[in-house]
Amino acid sequence: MVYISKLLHGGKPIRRYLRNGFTDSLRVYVRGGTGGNGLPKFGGVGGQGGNVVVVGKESITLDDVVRSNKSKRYLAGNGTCSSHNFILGPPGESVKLQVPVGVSVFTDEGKKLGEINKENEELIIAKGGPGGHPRNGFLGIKGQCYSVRLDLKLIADVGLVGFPNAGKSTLLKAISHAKPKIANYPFTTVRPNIGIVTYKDLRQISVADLPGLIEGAHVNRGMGHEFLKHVERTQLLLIMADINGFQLSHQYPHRSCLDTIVLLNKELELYNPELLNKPKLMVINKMDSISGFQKFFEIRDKILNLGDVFYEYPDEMKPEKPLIFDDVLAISAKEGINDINLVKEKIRHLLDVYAEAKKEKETEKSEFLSIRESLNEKGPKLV
Ligand SMILES: Nc1nc2c(ncn2[C@@H]2O[C@H](COP(=O)(O)OP(=O)(O)OP(=O)(O)O)[C@@H](O)[C@H]2O)c(=O)[nH]1
Ligand SMILES: [Mg+2]
Repeated sequence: MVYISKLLHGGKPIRRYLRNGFTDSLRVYVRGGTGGNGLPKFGGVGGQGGNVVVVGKESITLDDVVRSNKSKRYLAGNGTCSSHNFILGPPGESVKLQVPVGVSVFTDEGKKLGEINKENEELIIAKGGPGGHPRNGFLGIKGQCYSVRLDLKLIADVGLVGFPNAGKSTLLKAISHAKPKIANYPFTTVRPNIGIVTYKDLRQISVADLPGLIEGAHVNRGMGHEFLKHVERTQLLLIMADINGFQLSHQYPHRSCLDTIVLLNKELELYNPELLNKPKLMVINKMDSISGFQKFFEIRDKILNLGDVFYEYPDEMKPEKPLIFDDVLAISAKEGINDINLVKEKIRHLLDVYAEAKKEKETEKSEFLSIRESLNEKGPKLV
């Protein structure tokens, strides 16, 4: 079974949280062990306290972490005191906390302790205290203790980003077996949904549908930027806009389709400018609406040269750098069966093209390194 799922997902098993939904943040208490006391009479040194270590596991979710230890407390063992029998006290036992790959660990003050990106990767999050020795008066020292936040970022292939009501969940439902909630009001989706798109050759691609983003998300309007963390590790951004634009309510201005794209550009950039460098597919939805295509042809070229329209916007809406799309599609997620197939094929095509380009770049780099190595062996050192 594991072998089959490996084959389907380009050699990598699909992470369980991609299938089963997930908790994406969890607070736990961690405490490193106290060092054992030294033995002044013999100059004996106490054992070091054990550490609390997080270990990456592809096959688990944060819900599994909760289930495996409901108290959410992880206490490492204390070091043993130095004694006549053990002049060097044995160290305390370390505690290993298995977490899903993709977890970052933060203190309550927001300091990042590190992240886990690979299977079996380890990170010490609470160090045990040193044992007692002559320089600390032979008294063992307490280990680090605090609460930490385990923050999971999705590692889906594609991230769906757009204003609320654009039809992101409708598209996810159409291309995968996911059953997200769909409704004609903003913020229907309140937490990410994952769908797996399966192709005829059984290749599978994971797509994350995120809660809608509105202007001012960077100052926590709407659902805020909170969910954009989940697109940081996706390989492709699928940006979706409603051809009819968006209006949050009557108190707010109506934004045209082009406005929403410029505003998304601004919000993505404010969250993390590096997101702009990812491959991007622009999908304009609800083409079945009245004059849909006419509206689309009026803005198509502007979408492809987004930077050229920035001058029309006030400074607070203007992004620094324009989004450059790999392609722009006009679809009806609700009505267009052919459109859905087109989106599926385009996603696959872009992921393949970029994966190939990445591979070529890596090969070039390793060839360059091996040439440099052989030159270094023969002649004067190159740096
Ligand atoms: N006419 C038309 N309506 C659509 C289309 N796609 C989606 N809708 C409708 O638009 C509304 C919003 O769709 P959702 O899929 O919930 O939108 P969303 O982008 O997920 O919205 P949030 O979860 O709030 O961010 C629903 O009433 C859908 O039926 C389309 O292609 N044409
Ligand atoms: Mg939705």
